[in-house]
Amino acid sequence: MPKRRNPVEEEEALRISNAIDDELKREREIIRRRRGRDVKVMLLGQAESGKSTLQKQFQLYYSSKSLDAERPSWRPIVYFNILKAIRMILDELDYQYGLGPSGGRAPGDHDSPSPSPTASSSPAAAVPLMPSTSNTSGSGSGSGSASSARSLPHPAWFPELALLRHKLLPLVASEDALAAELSGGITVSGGRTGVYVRSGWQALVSAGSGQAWPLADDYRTARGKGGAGCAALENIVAKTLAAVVGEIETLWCHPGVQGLLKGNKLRLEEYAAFFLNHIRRIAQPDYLPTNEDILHVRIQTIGVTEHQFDINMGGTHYNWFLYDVGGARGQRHAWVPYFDDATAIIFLAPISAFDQYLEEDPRTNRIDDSLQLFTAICSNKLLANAALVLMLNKTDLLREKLQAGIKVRRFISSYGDRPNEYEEVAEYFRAHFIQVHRRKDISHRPLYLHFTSMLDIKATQSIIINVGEAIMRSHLTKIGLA
Ligand SMILES: Nc1nc2c(ncn2[C@@H]2O[C@H](COP(=O)(O)OP(=O)(O)OP(=O)(O)O)[C@@H](O)[C@H]2O)c(=O)[nH]1
Ligand SMILES: [Mg+2]
Repeated sequence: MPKRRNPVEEEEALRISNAIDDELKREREIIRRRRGRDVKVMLLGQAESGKSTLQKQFQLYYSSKSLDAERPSWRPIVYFNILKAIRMILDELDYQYGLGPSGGRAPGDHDSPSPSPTASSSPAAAVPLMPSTSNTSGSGSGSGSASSARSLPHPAWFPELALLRHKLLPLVASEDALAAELSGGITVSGGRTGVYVRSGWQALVSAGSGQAWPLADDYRTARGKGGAGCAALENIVAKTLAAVVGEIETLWCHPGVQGLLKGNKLRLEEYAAFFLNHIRRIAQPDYLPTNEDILHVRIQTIGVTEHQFDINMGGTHYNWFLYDVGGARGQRHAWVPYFDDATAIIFLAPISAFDQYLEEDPRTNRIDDSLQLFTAICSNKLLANAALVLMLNKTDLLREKLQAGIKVRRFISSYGDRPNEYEEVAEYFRAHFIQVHRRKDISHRPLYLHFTSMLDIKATQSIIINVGEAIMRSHLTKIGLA
């Protein structure tokens, strides 16, 4: 027979049991709050949509000291971007004016089947956008594009440009070596020289850069030494750049080059004009990249890179994990393992890209690809609980293209006869994305939408604050702490 407790013992047992319950509740609450402190945000979107640029803006706002520490490691990347731009100009001059060693073609003779080295591929006809918001369909044969302009070479240009080419070749010769050092031996199939980064690339690039740089006589000795090799190459490139800065300026301002640019025969990457306009500052021996330089740099992300920030909101500290992913088609499979515990998705769509096609699939219009990708994100079950932010990016470039007379309907037939003005075009693209969200969003969550120009520091920082608050509100509501 179990011994019966007297009333005093009963009371004591009840008191202990209640205390244990209270303690368990308190611990559960602490765990819930601790879990609530981790905020995981994924930056998604096609290649070159501006994901890494947004990550840098976050870093600038929430962790500017870490950006300061990284500043020297951005220098060789700036150099690499400049070398690539100059090489692209020289390649196009070879093609257009026959400056190459073989003599090339006669100036203006474009009958050869070989494509221009810098021209982007364009499809035979304009495409309608998915999903179409209207039945209006344009002819796809828009006129007035900048590409109709012609550059007529002056005879004096040939010796001038040939001499510039000759002087700049030693600088351009280091492009491949620099790309290999910066990428740490990673090569990605398809496309010419590129720089690709994984998590922690800064350490690779800056190893040894705090020491006196070893000076090498040529690139061969500088290569293959890890961070020290990179620093040696960087040193050589810096000196060569300083020696030919006048030639670079002359080349960049030359009417032969500017004419090709205006006629859309020479298509450079988006950062090129910025760096070439600032070449004298960048060629200084004590050059250190500014925030603006770092935001303009183009460096392709491979896989997924994690960035952590401590963000104080309303007196509470949150650990923000920002996942910056590679956006090219071959990279997208790597996103999925991060989906199921994502707090929020920030999706970037560059709306200036209406006249561009995917590098990995030259038949696919970039806006169309963004819409397809956004559809997949909205309808993905693993992401059903994540807050959704959409940034329609590169609005500055969109304005520039429209002002230069590039017609949207020439590339997107469903644009029809609408005015080729910024307000109308931006609204047209916004309506398409909103329609995807309305039709495909699996959890009918709110969509936080912003038009962005990611190189504008002041405007982007106020958007970051705004987006951060929206994400936190949604997060705290979901975990029951709002
Ligand atoms: N003019 C302009 N350029 C931008 C804007 N946003 C990004 N860029 C530039 O576009 C280029 C590509 O940007 P990234 O941030 O590297 O693109 P990404 O989405 O990270 O690309 P992947 O890593 O290949 O997926 C860089 O040279 C940026 O400086 C913008 O709003 N306006
Ligand atoms: Mg990137």
